[in-house]
Amino acid sequence: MTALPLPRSFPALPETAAHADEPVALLQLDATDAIEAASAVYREVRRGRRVVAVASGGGDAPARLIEALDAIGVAAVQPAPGEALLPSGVAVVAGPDIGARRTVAPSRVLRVALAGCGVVGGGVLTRLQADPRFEVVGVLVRDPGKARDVVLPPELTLSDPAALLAREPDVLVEAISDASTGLALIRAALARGIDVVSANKQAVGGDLAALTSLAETSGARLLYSASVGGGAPLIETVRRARAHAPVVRIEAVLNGTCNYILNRLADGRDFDEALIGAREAGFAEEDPSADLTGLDAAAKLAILAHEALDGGLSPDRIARETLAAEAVLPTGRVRQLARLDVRKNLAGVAFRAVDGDPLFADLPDEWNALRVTTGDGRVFTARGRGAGRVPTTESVWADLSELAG
Ligand SMILES: NC(=O)c1ccc[n+]([C@@H]2O[C@H](COP(=O)([O-])OP(=O)(O)OC[C@H]3O[C@@H](n4cnc5c(N)ncnc54)[C@H](O)[C@@H]3O)[C@@H](O)[C@H]2O)c1
Ligand SMILES: N[C@@H](CCO)C(=O)O
Repeated sequence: MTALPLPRSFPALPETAAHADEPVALLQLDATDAIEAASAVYREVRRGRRVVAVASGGGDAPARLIEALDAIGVAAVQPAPGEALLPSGVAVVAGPDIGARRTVAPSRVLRVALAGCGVVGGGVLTRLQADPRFEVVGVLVRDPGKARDVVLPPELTLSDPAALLAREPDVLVEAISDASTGLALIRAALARGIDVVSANKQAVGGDLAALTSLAETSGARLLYSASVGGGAPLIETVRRARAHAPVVRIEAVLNGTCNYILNRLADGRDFDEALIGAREAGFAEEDPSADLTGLDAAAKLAILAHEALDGGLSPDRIARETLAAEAVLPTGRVRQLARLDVRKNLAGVAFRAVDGDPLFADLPDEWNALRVTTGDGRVFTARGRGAGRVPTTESVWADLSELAG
């Protein structure tokens, strides 16, 4: 395994090519609750659908929905009257008032154990507390006395992983910053037949084949969409590509922190100031060296490789380069690119110039992007916000909604 060269030429605008035969979902949404309406759109987008959303809830409903989608990282447009709806990924149009929604009591309430209450876990807790389909039975944190930006009831607060699972949840949501504790919890939950939703790529990416097999044995479900790409549906895009034809190549920007820093360096900003910005925004890992040394991207690439091939690509076999204040970077628009070339048996995370690449060159802030090529030459792409509370919570939420049925 070694770091990889980039191809010398880039496919022209693969995003539009990939859209041509994607199915279309037509949604009628009450955008009074723009976050819930955006969730409905997001779930369709991650299934690979183009969406036409008819938004009711006042004249500004389309604008509110588009804003909520932007916070997740889903680009949406409001076409002018007479303009075509379908060429773009998500089109939002104003709809008539559909009246107040009837609240239907859920047929089953899922008991959720939440591990971690930081950037990701805190976002998920707030959504859980507001949704009658779920009951939070416990929240695991390292330091119960720590001040938080979300309301964490004392009777739910635990610091012992065994005590969390003793509360007999139906689902474990694992969003902690410690790989070994996270992995042990996931294993223990799956072994007991408890479904798991994890955002923890270091826990999931170490040996995903073993976790998948454990889940199959116990009949539990293991979902981990947020572990790669934050809110960008990267795992789902690889699965779609693989369902089409064998995957031969993956190229991706998988770390929001590095992308954010590289964009700021390109604007002439100071490295340390950019890193502080990424930490304050909730993009960086608790120990940001995982972002800067490529460990984070390598774990994510290993997960994508599992999705593409089932093959065991261990993160520690992936060549990596480090971003630092003194790092010598290529000239031009630079990205931290993760790349897997199946035919050449190569995998690496390296800094490469991507000028002229329509997928990667203009990738803003913490955004991630993915290009998957299949054996017949078809290209599948995805972009979205790769880190931060709102997009990552949305991704966990979509997994939880799948479990809730
Ligand atoms: N922040 C993001 O944008 C983002 C996006 C996708 C995935 N993730 C992943 O989600 C996980 C959580 O990230 P975060 O940004 O919320 O981190 P965070 O540092 O904000 O929060 C981490 C939480 O984990 C808990 N924790 C850590 N070690 C623990 C232990 N040994 N026992 C019990 N609790 C423990 C802490 O108390 C805290 O509540 C990480 O695995 C991260 O890689 C983060
Ligand atoms: N630290 C990670 C969080 C999202 O996985 C990043 O910056 O991409």
